Amino acid sequence: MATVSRDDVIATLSRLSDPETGRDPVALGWVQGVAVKDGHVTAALEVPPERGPALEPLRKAAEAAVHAMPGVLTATIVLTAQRAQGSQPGPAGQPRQGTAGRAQSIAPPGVRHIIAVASGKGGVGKSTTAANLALALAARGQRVGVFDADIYGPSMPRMLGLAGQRPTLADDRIQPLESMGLKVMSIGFMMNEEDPVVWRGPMVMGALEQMLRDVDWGELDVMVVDMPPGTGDTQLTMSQRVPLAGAVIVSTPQDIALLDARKGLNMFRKVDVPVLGIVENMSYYVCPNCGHREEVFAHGGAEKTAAQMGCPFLGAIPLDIAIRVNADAGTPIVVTDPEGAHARAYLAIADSILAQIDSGARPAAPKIRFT
Ligand SMILES: Nc1ncnc2c1ncn2[C@@H]1O[C@H](COP(=O)(O)OP(=O)(O)OP(=O)(O)O)[C@@H](O)[C@H]1O
Repeated sequence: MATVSRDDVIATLSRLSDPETGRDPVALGWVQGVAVKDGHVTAALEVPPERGPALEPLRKAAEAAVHAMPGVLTATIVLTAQRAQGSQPGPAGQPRQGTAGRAQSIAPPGVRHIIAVASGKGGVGKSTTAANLALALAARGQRVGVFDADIYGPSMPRMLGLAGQRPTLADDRIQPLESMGLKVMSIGFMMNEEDPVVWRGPMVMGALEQMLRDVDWGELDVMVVDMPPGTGDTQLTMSQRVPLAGAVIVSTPQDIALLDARKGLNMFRKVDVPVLGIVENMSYYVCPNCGHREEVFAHGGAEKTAAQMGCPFLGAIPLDIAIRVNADAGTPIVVTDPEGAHARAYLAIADSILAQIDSGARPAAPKIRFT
């Protein structure tokens, strides 16, 4: 099979032209972050913000041209807007503002509350918590969407039983996949789970924007966002460009994980995103044979941290093989054992979150006047 290089991709892109100026996107300095890995090509077109929507045909043409190159298996090209320097966070619940004017929200219009599920470090069970929490919210009668923003390690396709599926287009809009009553979108639907992808800042913003704005999410009460671990470009984009109702921080009880959780929590506070609380995952272990409870990692650290940081403690989820097996098999425990103790723990977390977001500010109801 032919191998493709970065230079080949740039040469292909240079044969396209901007419909307004007739100049090619490479000469215009728009082509950024070209990455080629085992035949998978990703790149960003960093275009002037006011021309963004009008340049969608150019993005599509670029993607088609790269995809047609010998040796290219997949091509993902995203449009990103050049940002003004010195963007400042705005007040909670509002899209943050930039010096060049109001930063445009990239939130889907029909979604009432968007909640980020985040963790300071990887592997603490953030995605497992996000999947079970989404299902618990749905069990409470909410219309729920799951947006997998973990572009570095998307696990929602697997955890929600949708691995290997691809979204379809209807009326030129991407349709989210559906599983267990949830609407689901993930970058994982566009690539193989094992494929490493190198994301540069502008590409992250473009990909998030497309998955939020170009997807037909419809009307939702709550969107649960599975964030990548840590405090990077995704967290920044999501907190500055999406009016988040709040963030849920997942941590294991060990000191080192809690230290990272504090960092994550402080990041959200700095950008005025309310922290809805901390979940302690893998909190303790109950022997399935004798029922003996073992505090494997000095359980209780997250509750203490929550108290110190002045935010709610949402609950403790034990380390249990049934949680792992069901999450990894695409049938989270809230669905497989809805009456069990684990499902009840996730439902209690969902209730606490609903109580917080429902008491939050809502758009004022229209005044009815009788004349
Ligand atoms: N409470 C639990 N009991 C047992 N296993 C769990 C529990 N929570 C998560 N796991 C398992 O731990 C592994 C990591 O979980 P998960 O993928 O949710 O973590 P993550 O924090 O989202 O990781 P990443 O940062 O890689 O996205 C998975 O195999 C999952 O099934």
